Amino acid sequence: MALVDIPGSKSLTARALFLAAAADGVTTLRRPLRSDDTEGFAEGLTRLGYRVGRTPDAWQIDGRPQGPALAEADVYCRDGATTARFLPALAAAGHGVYRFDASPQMRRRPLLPLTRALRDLGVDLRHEEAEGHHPLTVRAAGVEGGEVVLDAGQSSQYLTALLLLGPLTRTGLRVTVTDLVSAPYVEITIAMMRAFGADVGREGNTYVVPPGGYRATTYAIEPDASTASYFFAAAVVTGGEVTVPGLGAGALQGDLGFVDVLRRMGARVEVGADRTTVAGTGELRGITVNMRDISDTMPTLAAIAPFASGPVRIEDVANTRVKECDRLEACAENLRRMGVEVVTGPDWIEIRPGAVPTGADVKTYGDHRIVMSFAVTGLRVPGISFDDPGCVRKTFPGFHEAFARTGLGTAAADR
Ligand SMILES: O=C(O)C1=C[C@@H](OP(=O)(O)O)[C@@H](O)[C@H](O)C1
Ligand SMILES: C=C(OP(=O)(O)O)C(=O)O
Repeated sequence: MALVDIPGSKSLTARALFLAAAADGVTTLRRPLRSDDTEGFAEGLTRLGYRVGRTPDAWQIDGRPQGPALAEADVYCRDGATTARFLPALAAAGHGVYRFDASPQMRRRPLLPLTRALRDLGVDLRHEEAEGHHPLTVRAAGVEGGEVVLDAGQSSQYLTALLLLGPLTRTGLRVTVTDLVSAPYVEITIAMMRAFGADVGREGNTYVVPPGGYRATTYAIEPDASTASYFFAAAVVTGGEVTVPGLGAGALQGDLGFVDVLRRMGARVEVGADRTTVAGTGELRGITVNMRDISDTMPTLAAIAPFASGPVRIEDVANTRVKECDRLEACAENLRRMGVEVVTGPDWIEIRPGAVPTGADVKTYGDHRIVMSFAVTGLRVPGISFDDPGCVRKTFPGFHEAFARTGLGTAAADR
C-alpha cells in the first residue's frame, strides 16, 4: 500500500494568487504548488509590482485592490495558460501599460474569445503578431463592467478570467456563455471567489458578478487531482493500492472524478471525507466515456487502455488538441509506436487492446501530461523512455522521484 503526498493543485494555486493579489490585505496560501506554471504566475505578479513572499510551505501576497503597483510592466508567462489568460484580466483592472508574452508552445494556444470579450468591455488590448495569440499589450484604465457573450467551447479559462475580473469592475459583469468545456473548473473559480469574499450568481447560461472586490484570507491549497490520476492509474495497472490524503468527498477539483472512470473499469475505489484510495483488482474492462469535464485525465486513461480487456473509447475531448500539444494525436502516435491499435476522430480516440505493448521512445512534445501518463504504461512495459522527461516541471518537478518512491514499478516487475 502506498500513501502518496501529492503536491498542491495548479488550478487552485493560480486562482489563489490572482485573488490574493486583488484582495484588500495580506493573504497566506498554505501548501501552494511549486512548479514552473505557478512560479511563473507568482513571477508575473512580481513583475506587475505585487509583493509575493515565499517560505517552503506558504506564500504571502500583499493585495492591491487598486491594481498593479507599476505603471509599466513586461510579463513572461512561460508555458502556463492560467498565467497567460488570467493575468491580462487582472492587469486590465489597473492603470498602466502591460505587455504579456509566452513560450512558443503557449503562443500557439488560442485566446481570441477572451480578447474579444475584454475589448467588448472597453479594454484596450492589442496583439503584436497573430490576432488572438501572445504577445499582447493591455493599456489599462480600469474596467467599467457590463454584459458580454463568450464562447468557452475551447477553454473554460476564458470564463474564469472574466469571472475573476468581475468584482474588480466598477458596476459588475454579466457573462453569457454560448458553449463551455471543462465546466468543473468554473465551479472551482466560483467557490474560491466566495472564499475571498466575492459573490457569483447564475441565471441559466449567464454568470452575474457584482462589484465589491476581494477580501484577504488564509487559504489552504488541495493536492492536485490531475497529478493524483497517474498514481491512481499506477495502482490499477500494477494490482497495487494507492491512498492520497487531502483529496476526498469535499474536494473542489472535478478531476478527482477520474476515479469513477477507474471504478467503472473494475478498480476498487474508496472516496473518504479527506482521502481517496484506489486499488487494482486484476480486472480492467474496456469503456466508452465522455471526458469533456475532466479532459486533463484523457492521456492518463489512454496510457492504461492497452491493458484493458476491451476497447477504450474517450469522447468529447476536442479541446485536448489545443493544450500543451495536440494530445489526441500525441497519445495515438505514442501508443502506435508501442504497437497498439488506435483510431482518432475530431473529438475522440479509441484504443483497441490486443497486441502486447512494446517499449518505445515516447515523443513528448514538451507536454508534462504525456510524460506522466506514459510513465504509468512503463510500469508494465519495459523499455519506455522519453525525449524530454524534464517537461514534468510544468506541474510536478519531482514527479519521477515521487513515482519511483511508490515502489509500484517493483510490484509490476515481480508479476
Ligand atoms: O482553469 C484551469 O485551471 C484549468 C482549466 C482546464 O483548461 P480548459 O478550460 O482550457 O480545458 C484545464 O485543462 C487546465 O489544466 C487548468
Ligand atoms: C492544459 C493544461 O494546462 P494549462 O492549460 O493551464 O496550461 C494542463 O495542465 O494539462
